[in-house]
Amino acid sequence: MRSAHTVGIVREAEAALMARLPQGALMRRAATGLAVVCARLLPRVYGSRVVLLVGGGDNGGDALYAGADLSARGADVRAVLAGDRAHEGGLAALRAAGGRIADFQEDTAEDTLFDADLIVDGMLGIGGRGGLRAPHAVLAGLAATAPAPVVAVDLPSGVDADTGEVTGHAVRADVTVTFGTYKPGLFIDPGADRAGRVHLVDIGLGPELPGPSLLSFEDADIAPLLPVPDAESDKYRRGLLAVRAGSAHYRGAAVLTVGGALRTGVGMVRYAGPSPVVDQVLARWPEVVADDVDPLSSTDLDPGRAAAVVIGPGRGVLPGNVDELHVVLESDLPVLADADALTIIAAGTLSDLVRTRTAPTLLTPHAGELARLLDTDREEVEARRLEHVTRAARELNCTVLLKGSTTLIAHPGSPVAANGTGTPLLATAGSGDVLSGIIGALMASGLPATEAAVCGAHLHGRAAVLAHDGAPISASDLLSGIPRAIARIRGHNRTKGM
Ligand SMILES: NC(=O)C1=CN([C@@H]2O[C@H](COP(=O)(O)OP(=O)(O)OC[C@H]3O[C@@H](n4cnc5c(N)ncnc54)[C@H](O)[C@@H]3O)[C@@H](O)[C@H]2O)[C@@H](O)CC1
Ligand SMILES: [K+]
Repeated sequence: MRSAHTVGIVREAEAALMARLPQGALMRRAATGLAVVCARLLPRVYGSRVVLLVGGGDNGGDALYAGADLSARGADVRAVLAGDRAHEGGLAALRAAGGRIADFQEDTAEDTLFDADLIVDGMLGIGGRGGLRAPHAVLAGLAATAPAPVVAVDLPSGVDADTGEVTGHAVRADVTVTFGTYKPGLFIDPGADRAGRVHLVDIGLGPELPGPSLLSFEDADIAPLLPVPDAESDKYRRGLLAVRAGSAHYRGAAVLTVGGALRTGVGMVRYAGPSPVVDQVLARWPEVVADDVDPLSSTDLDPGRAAAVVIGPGRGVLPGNVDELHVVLESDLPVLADADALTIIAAGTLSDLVRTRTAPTLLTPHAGELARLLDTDREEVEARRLEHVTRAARELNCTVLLKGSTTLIAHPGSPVAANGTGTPLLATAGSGDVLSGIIGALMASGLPATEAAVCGAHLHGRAAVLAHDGAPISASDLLSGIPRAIARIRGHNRTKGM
């Protein structure tokens, strides 16, 4: 598990640590770690051409000291100064080690960057605010087109450390070397996409840091959470998931939600819906117990011995659907509400019920649905996803999973989790229905809503990567990837444990 902390927390922790250390010690630690990673990226250090892009703050200082280390090992190091000032100690160190230093010049910058074997982005770190201005923006553009790999110092310049937002230009790094703790923006797109592979350099900050602001999970963290049926498990003890998805108009939503649950592994899926949908679900998944009920007219909505309920995908927003959702939310069962159920909640009638339920509740909106839940615009949510998912969890007093290129999971009072798996190909019709089924199965197996959401999002992304094999995928293909993803993740855990 990788923990990230916001800039405010990092600054406080650094101040506390610096007070106990000789001046400059932290920067030396950071720069040494950075130089080690840079050296690994070069076929050999001696004779390699390293170009440092140096901003006016301490991020530039890190780059200059690391450059001095590389220069002392025989690299040809050139610093391009992007700010109107630069870290004095770093400049002196690089000069003393034989490096060359020049101010940014529009007509020579391109040749300098295109001749490099390695480019080090030390323009802006956690002190960066807003979009890159010239000449930073020009250098970021040249670094993106130059053939050499780009190493970002602490974070890619132009990425907001706390949110991953990019306004205008930002550096695109192959590797980011970050110091002391991860920054949230390294795990949230578009920042995550700009950061490439991220290395953490330990500068001794750990004891000064409070609990994380954001978490990112890896296979090894997910494996122990996945439910393992034992010899004693019967179908009820393994969990019965009630699925309330699909309608005469959207039959596929039922098939995909049920499929996501079955492929993940659950004691039993009990489907309830209109008879043409029941027929279709049974034709594809004969192992399902299906009840022929028309949610638009039936009053018998008892979810039976269910351990959890998934409601909403393709279900409809008619008065009968509102009644069905009402009954489900009034139950004491864990509930996952998606799609049409979110539209009903956003309309206001049932949001108080969501807020006051004592059983676990998970909402799984995309940006548009979250915007409706919060009465704001989709663009606002897209621009500041972390802020909005946190606000929704707090205001609706439940777990909220915001889908998108980085899926975020928030629960009141807990650090947000950023999902790191997946592929852009997941943005396909029905993919969300499969996700609801996966998470529903995990909730029915007894995982708390937040853990089920974190595990489910991870599995869903892994399944997509395994299923696509270089070609576009449909939501049905995704289903076949789920058991393979579970096997991979479990396998990883076994290797780790040996
Ligand atoms: N504080 C510490 O103890 C440590 C800090 N370290 C490094 O120091 C960095 C933070 O240093 P600073 O606080 O000096 O901040 P930065 O080096 O990130 O940048 C600050 C400078 O950039 C300018 N700037 C901000 N936004 C800009 C924009 N959009 N376009 C152009 N210029 C812009 C500011 O005017 C300021 O001069 C960290 O990211 C890390 O790399 C490390 O050396 C480890 C120890
Ligand atoms: K940087």
